[in-house]
Amino acid sequence: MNQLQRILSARRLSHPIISPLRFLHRRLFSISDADASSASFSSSHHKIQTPEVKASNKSRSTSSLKEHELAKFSAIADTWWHSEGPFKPLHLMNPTRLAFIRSTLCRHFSKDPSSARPFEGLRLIDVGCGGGLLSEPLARMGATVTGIDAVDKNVKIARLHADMDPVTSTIEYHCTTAEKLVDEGQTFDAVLALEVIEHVANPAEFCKSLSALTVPNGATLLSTINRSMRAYASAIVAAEYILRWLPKGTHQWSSFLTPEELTMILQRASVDVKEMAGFVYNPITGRWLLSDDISVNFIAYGTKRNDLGDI
Ligand SMILES: C[S@@+](CC[C@H](N)C(=O)[O-])C[C@H]1O[C@@H](n2cnc3c(N)ncnc32)[C@H](O)[C@@H]1O
Ligand SMILES: [Mg+2]
Repeated sequence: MNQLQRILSARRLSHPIISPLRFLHRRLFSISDADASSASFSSSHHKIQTPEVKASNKSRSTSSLKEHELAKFSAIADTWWHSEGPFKPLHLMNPTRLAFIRSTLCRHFSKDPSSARPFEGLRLIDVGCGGGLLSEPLARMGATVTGIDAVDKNVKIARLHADMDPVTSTIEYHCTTAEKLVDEGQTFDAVLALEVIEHVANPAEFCKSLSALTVPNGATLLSTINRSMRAYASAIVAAEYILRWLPKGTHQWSSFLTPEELTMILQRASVDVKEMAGFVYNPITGRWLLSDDISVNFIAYGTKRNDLGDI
């Protein structure tokens, strides 16, 4: 077991605040650990179904898959493009996260951020693309986009939606995993995995796959939720139980990573984090803003080291 694995497993087993929080959470909402899994991931509108997961053969390439996490997304796959549905937070967050992606990728690849299609000539992959909320604007900004997701239903919805516009119909969607594409030897100028790492089986292995998909000196971007008390209060208690933005059980607090942990696992995967920003919700305007506050939602941009560079 390496140092990082020791730190991460120690955190999971004995973090000083997780046990009392779990206890309080269970008492307040009368749920069990099993309830937090796919078995209870349903609302009055959404029935759980076994997801059709193509990439589910038993090989090295299944390492990032958590079946009960995929079942959650499969259950609500037909709502990806409902701007008032369970993916409303992602719809609202999209302009904010795209602003960060535009500015970091333009700087990284020396592109003009004021151009209408600044990503012309770049090959990007959107890992865990869902219904394509991010893939589509990336294609509109001129990128050659591949979107992959482990849930077949998501990919089908993404395909149908993208085909409604000739610009986005160029997106290649596949039901597969990052690990499988690594096995196939595929690489991209930039690799993006937004709001995915908190749903995978092994974040460190997942980051290694993202890194392997990134060309040397390419860019890697990830967004997720911080394992902070504020995130517990806002991203879980408020978003799932009070405001009901997300179905109950969408997120497990213990699966969140702190910015320091994400930086460390990326660094170990040959990706140096160069910049981070927070996404902060303004309840008065109903908008998300880019911020230095990374205590809840945050995004990280890193560059893939060219480890062979010195040879
Ligand atoms: C919260 S959604 C984010 C969707 C999209 N990235 C966005 O931000 O709009 C997480 C997505 O990751 C997918 N997913 C979860 N684990 C995955 C894995 N190991 N490999 C590929 N996709 C995965 C889910 O099916 C789901 O569509
Ligand atoms: Mg999430």
